[in-house]
Amino acid sequence: MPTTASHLYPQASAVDDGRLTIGGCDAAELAREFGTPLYAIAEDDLRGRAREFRAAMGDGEVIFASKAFPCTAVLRVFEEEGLSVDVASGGELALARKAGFQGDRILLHGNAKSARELEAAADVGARIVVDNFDDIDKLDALGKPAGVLIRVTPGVVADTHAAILTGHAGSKFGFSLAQAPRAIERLQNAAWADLHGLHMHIGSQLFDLEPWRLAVEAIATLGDFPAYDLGGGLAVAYTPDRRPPSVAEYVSAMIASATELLGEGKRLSIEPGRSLTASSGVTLYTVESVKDVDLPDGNVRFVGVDGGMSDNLRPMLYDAPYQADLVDRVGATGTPCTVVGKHCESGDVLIREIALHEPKPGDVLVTPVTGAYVYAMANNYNGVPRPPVVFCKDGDARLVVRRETFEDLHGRDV
Ligand SMILES: Cc1ncc(COP(=O)(O)O)c(C=O)c1O
Ligand SMILES: N[C@@H](CCCC[NH3+])C(=O)O
Repeated sequence: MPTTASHLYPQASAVDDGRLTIGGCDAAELAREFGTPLYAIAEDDLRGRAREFRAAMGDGEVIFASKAFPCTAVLRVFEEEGLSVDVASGGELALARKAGFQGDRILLHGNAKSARELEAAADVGARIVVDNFDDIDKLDALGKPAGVLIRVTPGVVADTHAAILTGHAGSKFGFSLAQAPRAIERLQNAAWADLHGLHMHIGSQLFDLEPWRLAVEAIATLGDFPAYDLGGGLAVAYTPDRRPPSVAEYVSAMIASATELLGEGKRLSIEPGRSLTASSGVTLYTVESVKDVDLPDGNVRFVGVDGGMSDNLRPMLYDAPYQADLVDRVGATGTPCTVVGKHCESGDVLIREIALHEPKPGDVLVTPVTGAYVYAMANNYNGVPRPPVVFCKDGDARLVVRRETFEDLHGRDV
């Protein structure tokens, strides 16, 4: 009898006699058909998550932070589901446009926007999140009408990795509480600007709801505005022991803080990235080598796969934990292994310790919860082409991003 896979896998997945399927597609077959490494995405999970956020937000706006998965096909799904989109560069703006987003359903972010990026956003009628006085100078010079929000650094410290903390005093993002009044005054007096309100984003992969409340309290001191964008940041579980707030718990806490501290009837937005896409994606690898190393304190079994820090930088950047299974032996008892990548760095370790059942070369290994900031940060270290993205739905697998080729690598030489 098919069973539901561990809750780390997409909802649209199952395990039948130890074999994993994603969106009705057999994982081993996907690896055979498309090669590995491969990003496999359960399309129904993307849509389900978007609907869950929209239902929880009611009249409020759900803006997808496209940096989490900057891929036209993913953006198109969210466009169809009625979300807005946040872009942090001219490139992300181009992806969002290609996916069908128009006008003020697009928000431009960035702490170092170029005049060209600002103009491109104004030309398509996107809202602009103003981060610093240089943004204002550039927009003054441009003189094109634009809806704007002001990003404020509320000065709260949330509990997450230092590299993805953004709302503390000393963050490179936004205006401090002391600078914000001057920015507000300048934008209220700029003929081209339609000031909607304030924006904050205190960090990413956050489990605790309290810092958001403190941040809303801080920005409430800056005056009364029609619109507030409270940013993203909801955590996801990368390992079975973690329990982040549900979408409903998170959204109701945000709405409650906003209603109490900012007043009734505000236009509220949130900007989830990770929590919209992470759990819809898995990465498939082929095991290329299995090596036992005897050390004074015990044996280490290295399982070397055909990818690593080029397709998932998160373990190296943030010590991010991941789980893994062999796709045809899910749930089988195993012995401790260290899953390493193929790159020329000792730190290229995907998983420090995970039990795998008799891994051998040719096995297909899967890491769940790789739908956010994984494809997004893929790179060509060691001349490794970036993997393809395949959407899986009702047993059909659809290639939405092709694998890079060696020719693509040559293409960078002029
Ligand atoms: C301005 C802004 N909004 C939204 C997000 C999305 O955050 P998350 O993926 O944690 O939901 C980010 C990234 O942290 C961000 O910088
Ligand atoms: N890249 C980070 C998240 C960055 C958040 C962007 N502001 C991660 O993988 O966790």
